[in-house]
Amino acid sequence: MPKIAIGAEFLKSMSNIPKSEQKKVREFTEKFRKDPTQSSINYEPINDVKDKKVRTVRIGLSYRAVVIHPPKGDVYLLVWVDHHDEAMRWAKNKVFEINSETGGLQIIDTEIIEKEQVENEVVDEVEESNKEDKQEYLLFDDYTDKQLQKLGVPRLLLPSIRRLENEEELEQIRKHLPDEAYEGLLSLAAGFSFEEILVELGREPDNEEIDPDDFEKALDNPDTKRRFATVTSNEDLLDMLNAPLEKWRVFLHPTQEKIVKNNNKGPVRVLGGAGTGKTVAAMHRAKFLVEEVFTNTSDSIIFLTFTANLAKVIKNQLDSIVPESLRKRIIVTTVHSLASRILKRYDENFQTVSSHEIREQVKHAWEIAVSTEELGFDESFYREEWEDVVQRKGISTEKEYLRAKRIGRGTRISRLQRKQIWKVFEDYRSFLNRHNIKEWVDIVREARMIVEQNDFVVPYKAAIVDEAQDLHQEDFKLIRTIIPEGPNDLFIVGDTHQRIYKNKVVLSHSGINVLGRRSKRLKVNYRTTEQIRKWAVSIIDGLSYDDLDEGLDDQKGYKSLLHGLDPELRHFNKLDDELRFITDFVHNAISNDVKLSNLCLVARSKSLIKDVYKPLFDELGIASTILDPSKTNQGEGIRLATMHRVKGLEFSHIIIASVNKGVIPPENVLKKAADEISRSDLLQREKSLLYVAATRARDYLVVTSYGEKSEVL
Ligand SMILES: Nc1ncnc2c1ncn2[C@@H]1O[C@H](COP(=O)(O)OP(=O)(O)OP(=O)(O)O)[C@@H](O)[C@H]1O
Repeated sequence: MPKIAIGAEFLKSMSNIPKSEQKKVREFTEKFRKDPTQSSINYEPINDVKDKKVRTVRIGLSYRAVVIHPPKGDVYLLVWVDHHDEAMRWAKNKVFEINSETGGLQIIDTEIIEKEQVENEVVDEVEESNKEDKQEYLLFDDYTDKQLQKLGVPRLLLPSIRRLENEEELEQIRKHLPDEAYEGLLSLAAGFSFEEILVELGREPDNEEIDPDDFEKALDNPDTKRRFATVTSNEDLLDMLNAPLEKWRVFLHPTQEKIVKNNNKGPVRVLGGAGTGKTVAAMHRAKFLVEEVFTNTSDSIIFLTFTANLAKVIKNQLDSIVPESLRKRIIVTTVHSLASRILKRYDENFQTVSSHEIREQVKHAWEIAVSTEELGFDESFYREEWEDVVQRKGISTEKEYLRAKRIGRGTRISRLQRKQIWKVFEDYRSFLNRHNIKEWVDIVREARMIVEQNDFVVPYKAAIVDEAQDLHQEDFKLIRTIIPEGPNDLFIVGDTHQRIYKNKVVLSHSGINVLGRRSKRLKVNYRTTEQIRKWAVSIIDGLSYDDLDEGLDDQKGYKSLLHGLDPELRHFNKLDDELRFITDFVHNAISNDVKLSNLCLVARSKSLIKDVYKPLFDELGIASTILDPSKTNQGEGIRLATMHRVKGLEFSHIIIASVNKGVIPPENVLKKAADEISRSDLLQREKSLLYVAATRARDYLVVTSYGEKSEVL
């Protein structure tokens, strides 16, 4: 059977033609997949094309698909579809070539070469008469052609790259470059060494001999897989055609591909800044595991998140990439609901601190417990001590507490004070026990104990964990217990820059040992423009972030391949002025045909959303909807959400409003911080919160404040 591959550009071009024609393309593609050699498919060469491999085939009366059928190997590539004249125009200057250094199949737009030739003839004449003005040093002078090709530069574009003087010029020809070439050159221009970039791109310094005519082999190359997918079944094909613009479903970055498809001896940790495709990699990993590793029909794996919102998003997205027969073997849930399910088998009636009523009771219990003490610490000190020392370390006796290390706590206490403090904790614990109320940490710990005592057999072969930065040490202990160490056991993704809850973990303390080679990083931002990414990173600049273990993480080498406008930062004297600005911004977006559901206004608190911004849009008669965690379909209108709620989501336009002093961090929370260390931890979390909110924007970011600006800005 001939091999059929579909290009990302084919899918994109298909989505741009009328619906009635798309239907015909679909029918043609199915026929093509069955047998591209059947006599009813007529391949016509085009006169006057750069690449003699290019053919077109008729679809209906006026549309044409562009097909490549190389002389060697039995391969057919669908590369573009369009109205006859447009298809001819598109194909005229394209060359389809295997890069002799990377082995990746590239589509090269030679139009730029011709344009440059004409321009250069003029420039050469001017330069000849003006020799001393010529820039002596060009951007890539230090590298050989072979090195540039090894980074992904197509042979034909070498002269264009050689002429570049600075990064702005690189940016200008960006659209003519294959992604891998742009990525490599951007890193070179940013000062990374050639060798560092090869490691980053996962390329061997010396590759095996590459046959520039072997297109069949080239289809297996990771660079090719960024833009071509081999079709293996009709189901596969229909999946691609049904969501042609969702590239992530089919085309992975080589780093993602490598992480997803690797066979690992033990746990893997994947770090990466916002928008670098961690969740996409995690979902493809789940698919890979059920498809190729745990293939028994009784094998299942569990995909764990911190928030229920994200679990919902992942469930839907997995439905679209995993065939139905395999999909049921991937269970998606939160760590909390997994733990509570285990515990409920033994105790049906416990309550959690999630309802307002219980929260009030717990608050009251703390007040009572603390009121009996006379050490002079306020309530927030006890609560922090409870969360950061007792609950984090799973301490249950006075003896353990007396011995516990209190690393990171700002207030020193004596042994005697510890004894007195423990009495408060005992009172609080006995209140919880009397009412059968459990904190989430307790639920997770007790669930683990049940599993440890072999009272509950967990049926999962492997776990995938997203939002790892927000999970508690106890959560990881439970995960380790339900999935014992073994090949392909755990796949953990997270970004500590996005840690917005207090749960700092060290994986090895939960028995999860990620050795050096099983620690991976994703660095290419697929979501936001470079301008938005840079601004968001500037918010957290200078702060220290861990790597979920005992090392540190940083934002070195991260980049976005998308470019756009700088974020707009606006400060006003009064709320009214801010509201007027937001109104104009939204009206402007509407008049530019931006769909309301692509706009999201984010603020720090629920009350700002409910009492200030929702009424604003109601008054203006513009539909708006407060994002509801319990609903999958949020209806029409501008999205309104808190900073916590937008985690994991994305929108084309984001407005972050009321970034004022006293609002972020909230004044009442800041006041309660027990000491300087808690205050600075809180500030770091609030900065992360702004980082999370800002990196939800794909194209436009607006940040407004009034009165006095927040210190996080
Ligand atoms: N290989 C890919 N091709 C095209 N788009 C991709 C690819 N990988 C990820 N994306 C897109 O990039 C965006 C961010 O991806 P994803 O949500 O997986 O990133 P993340 O690292 O989990 O983000 P965050 O931590 O900020 O929530 C999404 O729109 C996703 O569809």
